[in-house]
Amino acid sequence: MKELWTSLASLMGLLAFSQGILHALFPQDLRFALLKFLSRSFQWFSSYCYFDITEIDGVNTNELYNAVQLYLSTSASITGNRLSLTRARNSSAFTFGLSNNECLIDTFNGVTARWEHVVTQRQSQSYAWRPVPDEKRGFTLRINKKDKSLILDSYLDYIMEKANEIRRKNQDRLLYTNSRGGALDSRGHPWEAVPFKHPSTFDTLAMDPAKKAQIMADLRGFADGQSFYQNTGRAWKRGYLLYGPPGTGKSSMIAAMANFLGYDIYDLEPTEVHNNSELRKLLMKTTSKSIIVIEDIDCSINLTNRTKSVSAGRTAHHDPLSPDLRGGTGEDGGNSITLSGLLNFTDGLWSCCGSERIFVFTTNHIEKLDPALLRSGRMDMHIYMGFCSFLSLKILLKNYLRLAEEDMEDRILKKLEEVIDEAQITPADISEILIKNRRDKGKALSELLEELENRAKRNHEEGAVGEKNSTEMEEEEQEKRALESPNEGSETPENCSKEEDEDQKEKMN
Ligand SMILES: Nc1ncnc2c1ncn2[C@@H]1O[C@H](COP(=O)(O)OP(=O)(O)OP(=O)(O)O)[C@@H](O)[C@H]1O
Ligand SMILES: [Mg+2]
Repeated sequence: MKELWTSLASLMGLLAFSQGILHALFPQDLRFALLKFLSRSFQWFSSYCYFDITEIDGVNTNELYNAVQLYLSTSASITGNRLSLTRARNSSAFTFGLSNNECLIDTFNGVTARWEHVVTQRQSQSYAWRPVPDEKRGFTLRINKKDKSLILDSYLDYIMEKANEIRRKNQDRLLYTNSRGGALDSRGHPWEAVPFKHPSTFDTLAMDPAKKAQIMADLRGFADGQSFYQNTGRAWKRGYLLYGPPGTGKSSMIAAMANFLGYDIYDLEPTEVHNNSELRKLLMKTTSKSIIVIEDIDCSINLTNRTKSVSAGRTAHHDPLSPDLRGGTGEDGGNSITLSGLLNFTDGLWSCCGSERIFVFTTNHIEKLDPALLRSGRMDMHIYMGFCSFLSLKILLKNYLRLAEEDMEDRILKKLEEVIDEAQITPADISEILIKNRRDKGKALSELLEELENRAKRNHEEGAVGEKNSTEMEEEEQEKRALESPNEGSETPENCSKEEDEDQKEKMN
């Protein structure tokens, strides 16, 4: 034992001595080259190979880094020695992770992989063009050289798949906003994220069950359609336009879509975006499997005419052949986004820099939107969210009062059915009445019936004007658009969606 200590001590001494000689004899550059040479020679003879997976790859976030972190968070809880433990604000789960510069061993198909979390302090950069994180983080994967092909062929794919699974199982999706107005955080992200906890699902959404089933099938078809999109050469993205009066469930539908697919939501606030290139950068920083939302698109930006530039709160006229409108950079004095910028955002080459993305726009006034924005390929499915129908009412009664159809008197049901269409009431207004009286079902029903009858009477007295506001309004808007733009707008929204759907279903079968 004593001999072992003696030889160890002499080895350390020798190392220190040679380092001292290196310092004394060679200038710094030569020393560096020599060390590099030694490490290369060591690698040459070593039976291992190493892969560095850095957190930030150039300017982009490295998705693999996040996936590895999540993947290791499940195995780390069992085998790691020192773990970091985090719980994001409002998150429902703890996340384990590897502490700085700690290692752990994972096995895959009998092959051993050693992971090290490498964190180094970044040297201060006085002339950085954007804030950079103080630390440089990454994982180093060490594997046997002979296992290289197995690891590269399947292990990394397995990790990506596992990470997605974990993400879905945790049910912790994120809601991103660009509320910082283009400013980047220390990791170069323009988006700010909070855990997304909206409880709306397709079960709680009050709408015609057939329409609901059609939308769910469309979403499922999209999420499972990787090979379809690949075979047809289409970008793997889909656009939905939700339109209808306030309080009819457009935002609730977006939440239900996200919960159904397990996607994150990027809620884009156009008034915080200063120009087209900023819009493009925001798009580049979104991840796959996400829903990109622009709410109230007609209010936040002016989209009445393609020959107008779109700016936050103001509109400037342009030469129809200006670079903006030909799909150029679209900068407008550096402080506005143009319609062509928005069209490029949804449909241009940049929109394909990720995959499996859904665009959802909402509006209360579809007639104000430019037909170019509405065409299939951009907004593939147009979904009208209207006043509450009898079928929707039954869903709300079940959700809020736990009242099934068979629990209610036929007489009341019949009365409700008679007045609901003419009352032209939104699901939001009905929800209010039901929430207020949720402890007294009888009172809730009588108050609801009274409100419906009053509204129906009022609308009846006002005559045709009232009626025009519901389904007829939808048809009228479609006809108007068809006349305005015979080429692009000739397909009615319903036709658009149906044709697309049939087309898609046919191809998928
Ligand atoms: N179809 C619906 N099914 C279930 N709940 C609904 C529905 N529509 C509205 N609600 C209820 O009304 C509230 C407001 O709905 P929501 O915000 O989804 O409406 P909206 O169409 O997005 O309105 P706006 O056009 O003003 O943005 C929701 O919190 C939800 O509880
Ligand atoms: Mg809304």
